[in-house]
Amino acid sequence: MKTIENPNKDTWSDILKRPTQTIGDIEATVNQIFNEVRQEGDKAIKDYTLRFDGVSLKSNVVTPEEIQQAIQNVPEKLQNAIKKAKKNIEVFHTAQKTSKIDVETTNGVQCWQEKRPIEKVGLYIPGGTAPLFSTVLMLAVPAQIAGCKEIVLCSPPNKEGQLASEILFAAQLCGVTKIIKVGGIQAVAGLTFGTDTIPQVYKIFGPGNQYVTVAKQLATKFGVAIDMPAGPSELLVVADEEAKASYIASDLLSQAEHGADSQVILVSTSKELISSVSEEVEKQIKELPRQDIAEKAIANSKLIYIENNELALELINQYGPEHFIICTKNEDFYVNGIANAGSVFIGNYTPESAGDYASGTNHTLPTNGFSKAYSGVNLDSFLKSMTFQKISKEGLLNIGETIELMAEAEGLQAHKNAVSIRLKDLI
Ligand SMILES: NC(=O)c1ccc[n+]([C@@H]2O[C@H](COP(=O)([O-])OP(=O)(O)OC[C@H]3O[C@@H](n4cnc5c(N)ncnc54)[C@H](O)[C@@H]3O)[C@@H](O)[C@H]2O)c1
Ligand SMILES: N[C@H](CO)Cc1c[nH]c[nH+]1
Ligand SMILES: [Zn+2]
Repeated sequence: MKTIENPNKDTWSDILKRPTQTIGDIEATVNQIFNEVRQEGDKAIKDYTLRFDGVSLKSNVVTPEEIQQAIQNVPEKLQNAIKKAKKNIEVFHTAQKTSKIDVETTNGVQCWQEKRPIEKVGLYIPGGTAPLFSTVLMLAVPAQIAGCKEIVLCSPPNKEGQLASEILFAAQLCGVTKIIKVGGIQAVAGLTFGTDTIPQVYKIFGPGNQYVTVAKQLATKFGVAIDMPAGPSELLVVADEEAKASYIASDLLSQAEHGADSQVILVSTSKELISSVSEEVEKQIKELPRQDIAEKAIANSKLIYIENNELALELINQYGPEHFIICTKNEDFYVNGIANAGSVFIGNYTPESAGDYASGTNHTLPTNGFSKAYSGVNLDSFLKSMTFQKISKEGLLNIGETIELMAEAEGLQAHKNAVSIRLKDLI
């Protein structure tokens, strides 16, 4: 891994660049696929599934028989692990429910806010290099708690034209209403425009590679909402001499194995730790089945020595990692100071993969610096806040003149009239 020592601030943005392509690089492909899916519907979906996933499907809708078979295929031990993870995710996301806010802003003027589920949601489950069935739990569990009516799941088929049994098992466990075998840009297009087999939805959720992420961002032009840009995985670890090099290396590799365009970074105030982590990465990577992928990601990754914690924190906040691990003596300094991160993991016994699977937090998180402005998926992502108001006669007498004066000043006579016509009856 590349080591950088005390980089000058002018060089930070260069050092912290992500290895992914930009919207500009992928936009033309997205536009073409969107146009074709919009015009030709399922025919275009079928053609692109053949082109990108190498399989020609008679039907892309998962049948009840396929789901039953999938349940048989998943070993009991794994079924129980999935159920245990689901329970923790449920507990954490149920706790995110908020109560109705109800206030009288002026005598006779009652205002309240309540949340309502988004009725139709689309969940994207990555499946290009590994079928991420854990993502089904991360998206379908909060969708179900929120009360979404139509929960459509899309994921790319394998070469046999199937979805992994674990994806189907998790989907039926969490109340998904329709499952479609389609991935990549074409899946996002299907959910945005709707086809004969893919329902059009109001909001698209889920992580994916850079093609999926850019497609989601561009889909918003057509009126569909998205959770956030959740692209290639990232991890930044801050650690000092107290940290254990083998643990840190294992965490870095856990995110490096996601994809060649993943990025992992170690920031440390200890040169000794940096060199031990580097050695450990070399050692551990050789044992990984996905060594090839991890090696490519490691080539994009950095070990950064910074001599003081204040500067290190500034650099971390400039980067805004998706995942942030803190393994330092003074963990409170980083816990309190972190302004931009998707999810934070604290201490030697909190591997990032705990959040990926089973601690209860959500693993669908903003990448590419979007943690500066976006939250990761949570219960509220599946809800809309609606406001209500009820004004009594007394209330209108109390605020009527205020409205009239403001409407008149904005030059909107009809707005004023809607109050005046009522006030006349009351005075
Ligand atoms: N940020 C998060 O919350 C989060 C969570 C989990 C996974 N991830 C990321 O999700 C990604 C999963 O990627 P994946 O590739 O394994 O699965 P994927 O399902 O995201 O993408 C596979 C699809 O990409 C499309 N595709 C591939 N090459 C293409 C090309 N050249 N042009 C157009 N389309 C193309 C194909 O349609 C294919 O079906 C990884 O990058 C991982 O890091 C992120
Ligand atoms: N680390 C990924 C989020 O960036 C989520 C995931 C799913 N499975 C394993 N990991
Ligand atoms: Zn992961």
